[in-house]
Amino acid sequence: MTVPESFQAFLNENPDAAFHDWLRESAEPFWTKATAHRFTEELAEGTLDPQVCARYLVQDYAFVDSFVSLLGYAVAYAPAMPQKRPFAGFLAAVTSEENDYFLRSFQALGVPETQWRDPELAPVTAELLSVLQDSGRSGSYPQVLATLLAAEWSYLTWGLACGDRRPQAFWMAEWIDLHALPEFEEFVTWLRDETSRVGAAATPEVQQQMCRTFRHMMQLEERFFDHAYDPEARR
Ligand SMILES: Cc1ncc(CO)c(N)n1
Repeated sequence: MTVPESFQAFLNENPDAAFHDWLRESAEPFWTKATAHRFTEELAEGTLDPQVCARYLVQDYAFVDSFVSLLGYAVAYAPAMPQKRPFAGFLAAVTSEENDYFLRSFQALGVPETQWRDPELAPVTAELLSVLQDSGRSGSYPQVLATLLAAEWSYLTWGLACGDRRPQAFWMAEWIDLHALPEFEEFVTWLRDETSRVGAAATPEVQQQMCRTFRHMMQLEERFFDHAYDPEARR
């Protein structure tokens, strides 16, 4: 089954669909591979190798740094206060609770400060950072939405798939919590609606660009999890 290349054609086939349905379906097989990855399954089961987790968190701390800047751009580009507010609220959570989680985890996992402060970036991390930076600097609210939605909706999806499984170790349990808490779900649901509102009203060219970015992000999300297991892999 192929997904129509334009949102209009997708709507003709699926009259009740939202814009975000088109984004997600167009991002297969990467969407499914990134939201049902071995990494998140081992996280839920508590069988994740601490070294794999440490490698992942070091790269992800670099991701989160650029991600926070992208949220700053979202605050700037959002048309008015009703949109700026949810972005600002989420920005506050990432720079406080989530940042604390990273620092405590680095300590518990024995990651030296030099490593998390100035990490050697994996190729996939470097690519992710450049997508985030390009989106931020694009001046385009739709483009920022597509990038943020790929990152957050995919994380919510695996977070919810963990159900009530929470391993003993806090560096696993709290990483699940951060992506499954009701506040996070509420933010992502809002972000999805906002992206669909803006996307549905955009020109076909902007819709295509959003779709390409969302798919590229999902491709990188899968590779990002892969990297934690096989740091030498180049693709
Ligand atoms: C790579 C990646 N994507 C998405 C998220 C969720 O913010 C994250 N922490 N890391």
